[in-house]
Amino acid sequence: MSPNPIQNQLPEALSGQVLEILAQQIDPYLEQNLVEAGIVRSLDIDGRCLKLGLAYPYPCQSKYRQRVMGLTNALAKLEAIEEVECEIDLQVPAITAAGQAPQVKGVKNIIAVSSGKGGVGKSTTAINLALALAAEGARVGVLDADIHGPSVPIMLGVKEFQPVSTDGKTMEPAFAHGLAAMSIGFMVSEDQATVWRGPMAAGALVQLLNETNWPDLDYLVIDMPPGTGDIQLTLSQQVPVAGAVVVTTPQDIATADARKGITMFNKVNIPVLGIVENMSYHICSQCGSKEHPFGSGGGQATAERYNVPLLGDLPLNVAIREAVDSGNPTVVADPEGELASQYKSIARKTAAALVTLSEPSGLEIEICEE
Ligand SMILES: Nc1ncnc2c1ncn2[C@@H]1O[C@H](COP(=O)(O)OP(=O)(O)OP(=O)(O)O)[C@@H](O)[C@H]1O
Repeated sequence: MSPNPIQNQLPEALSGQVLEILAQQIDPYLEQNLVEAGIVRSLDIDGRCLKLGLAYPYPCQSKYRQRVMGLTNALAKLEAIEEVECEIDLQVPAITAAGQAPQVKGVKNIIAVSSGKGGVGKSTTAINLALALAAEGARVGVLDADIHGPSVPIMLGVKEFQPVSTDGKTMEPAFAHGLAAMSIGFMVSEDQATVWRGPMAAGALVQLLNETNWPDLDYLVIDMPPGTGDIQLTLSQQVPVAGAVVVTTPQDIATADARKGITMFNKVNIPVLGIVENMSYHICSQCGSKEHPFGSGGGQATAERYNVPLLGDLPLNVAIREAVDSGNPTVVADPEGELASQYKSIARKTAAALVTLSEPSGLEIEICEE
């Protein structure tokens, strides 16, 4: 990604000093300095007040304060500067998906959340990831494509929602907790949907995606059906997915399934942004110690083996279940809590991983079929 030009109104000598300091500030998620990452957009001075314009390519609102303080401390070392006035914007780039599937109107980036098997907490993670991206400042939608158990209507508290069409062509999504949401569960009963075979189910889901009147979105999170069968493969080919997040639990059997998930995405050239290990540990309510009832290290080992990041590990915690099952997921139920902070960290890592995907690696990879 070539950095955006900086609107620089500083006198030359001061400009050199300021840019040198900014070039020493490393963004922890992009692992680049603020100048080369294109985050610094404008520089000006009014008396001894430096006016700094930043634009982040991934949502990280909860970190703004800390970052501005760090920058102010670093820049205040310069004699010419007494204070720093910082304006921060979020400008999420649209990452071009690898396949042939046409882009979805209004949607910049599609993130697929998948799991090799059911019951690992994929939907819970997808919803909280979407809410965490929104809490960090992004415009976010959710498509519930989990044909075997659409849970988004319950998880967002919009079980009774019935989509209507105002133009006779597209359907209006539901809006809940700041997210735009569409679910296969709004359209058909569970019994109807579960008998659909692969291509038919995938076709219905693609139609649902394209015939929803999404508002302008930075991210659309798709809660994929669990597993790596026909539906998942067809969906991955027919939807312009920019990147995938694979959810697993620590048990061997779940991580083996997660590996199948990664292999499937590799096959259809969808980059895996990382792994989330759910129900990774349990904090003992008596003594506060961290216990690993399902073993430990499975997500990490899978991440290392496939050279993808471990985006985070979440505890087995009754508060997560109660919140999501009551239509008020953790990130909105307790926005300042430790669990919400973990989901936000996963959201920042996921979104930043998408940004780094768009940068040329400098490596040319040739794939030979032998
Ligand atoms: N970290 C967690 N701690 C406690 N309960 C959790 C956690 N994650 C998910 N759950 C609970 O586990 C159950 C299954 O979660 P969820 O529906 O998200 O799984 P899933 O992988 O999407 O399943 P499926 O794909 O079969 O629909 C839900 O009741 C949910 O509230």
